[in-house]
Amino acid sequence: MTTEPRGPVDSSRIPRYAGPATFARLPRLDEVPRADIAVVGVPFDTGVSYRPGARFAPAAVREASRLLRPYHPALDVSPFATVQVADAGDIPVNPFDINEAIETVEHEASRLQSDGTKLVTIGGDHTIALPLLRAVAKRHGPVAVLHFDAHLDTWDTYFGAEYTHGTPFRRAVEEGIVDTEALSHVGTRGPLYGKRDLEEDRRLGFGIVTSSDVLRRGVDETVDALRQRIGDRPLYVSVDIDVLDPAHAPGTGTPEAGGMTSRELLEILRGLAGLNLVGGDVVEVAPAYDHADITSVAASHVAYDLISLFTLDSAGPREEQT
Ligand SMILES: N=C(N)NCCCC(=O)O
Ligand SMILES: [Zn+2]
Ligand SMILES: [Zn+2]
Repeated sequence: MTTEPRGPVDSSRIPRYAGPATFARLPRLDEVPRADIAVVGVPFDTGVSYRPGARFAPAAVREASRLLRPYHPALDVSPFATVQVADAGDIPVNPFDINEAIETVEHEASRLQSDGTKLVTIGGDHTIALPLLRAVAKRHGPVAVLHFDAHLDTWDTYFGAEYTHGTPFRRAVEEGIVDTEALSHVGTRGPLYGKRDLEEDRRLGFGIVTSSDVLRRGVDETVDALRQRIGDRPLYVSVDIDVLDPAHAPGTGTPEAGGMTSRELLEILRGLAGLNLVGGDVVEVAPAYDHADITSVAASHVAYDLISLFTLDSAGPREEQT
């Protein structure tokens, strides 16, 4: 970039609760010449099997993101001063036609990425990971996937429907858009339909670090194992906020007891510094079930960490920054 990036509204001059919400009070995409990183919302929940409401997540996460500050001490980076980050608004998806909605997400995500902009998507239910993966695979080929979730999301169909929030990763394997040597779930737990769910998941190529594994092994060992599996492949990170314990994320559609803390999740994300990240999402926030914005705040921090990881990638290794 020749000119300085345009940063967020300065919260020491204009109270952070004033004015319309963009993510982290960043400029809108139409206010900057181009963005290195764009945050885009997908207000969609037509794919859910239980509680609806994730269509309201993009607005809630933007509201919760007003408190984010410009310097990330754990990663030693000021993302908004280093690269141009902007809010691309919401993708207008059809709530009555899931197939059309999936096409719209794929098309709009491809368009937004066409000049190399990296996307952090604030969802929406987990169905949208499929069109988002299609869009990154078009640019990068089959990608490694790090999938944080209480659930496998590799089931086959629900009520005969192929496109739901419980099935995106099976469809992605079938479509050949993910690298089956480097697929990992992190944080899974809770009852399944049967042992076969796990057998089929393994057959599709997924490795599993359960929520209990994270507890027993700790963050560092978890990060080491994940980094080894990913290597230098292009990596997509999909964060279903229900990976967190309901105490840390009550506002979600399919909550499961026994989950990770938000501290563990953020620490694992920070452990990904230096990997070849090409896209990320945070999905399944259902604000109507939230209390005191606990879930939206957690999701806003996840998005901020993803942006910071992208920034490190675009700006070179951490040690080389001043
Ligand atoms: N992707 C999420 N959050 N949940 C999938 C749960 C699917 C089920 O109802 O069995
Ligand atoms: Zn999920
Ligand atoms: Zn889930």
